[in-house]
Amino acid sequence: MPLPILPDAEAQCIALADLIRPHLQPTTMLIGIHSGGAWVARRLAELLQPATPIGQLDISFYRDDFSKRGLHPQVKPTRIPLDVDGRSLILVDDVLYTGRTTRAAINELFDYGRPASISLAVLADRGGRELPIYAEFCTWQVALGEREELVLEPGPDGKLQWRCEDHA
Ligand SMILES: O=c1cc[nH]c(=O)[nH]1
Repeated sequence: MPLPILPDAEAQCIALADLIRPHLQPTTMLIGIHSGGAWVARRLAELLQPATPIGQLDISFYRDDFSKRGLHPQVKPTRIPLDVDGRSLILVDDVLYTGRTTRAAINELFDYGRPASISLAVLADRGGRELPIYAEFCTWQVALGEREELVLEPGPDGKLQWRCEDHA
């Protein structure tokens, strides 16, 4: 499969903020999934100026393949700055693929309390779902082969950018 033309990730963050803005309530908390989702959540917070601080999740311990993969050397602390009970949450990730990362994030969030709702915002939906998970806010739908991986990272200028790796 030919590699996709990669969009401007910073422009996508602006488009994602525009999609989220009408749905943002004063108590809504954005929570980024480490690491790409946490970067995107920070950009969204700059753009949306939400009334609440943003959170960050490291879902390493909650993955269903944790026993196979072991602990990633760069586990980051989970920070949920406000009570999640009864609150609307927007989970933020860079790429939605099988849905297993999202499931792990939801499981982790429910260990903190019972949110009123959780929706999902992603820059890219690459298809390939293995679970009934859907991104309400999404800026890019792209079909990729199993061996391809989308990688979001900050460039030398600190701006977010995409790379696509072919693990053939
Ligand atoms: O391509 C992919 C799939 C899952 N997660 C990523 O960051 N990239």
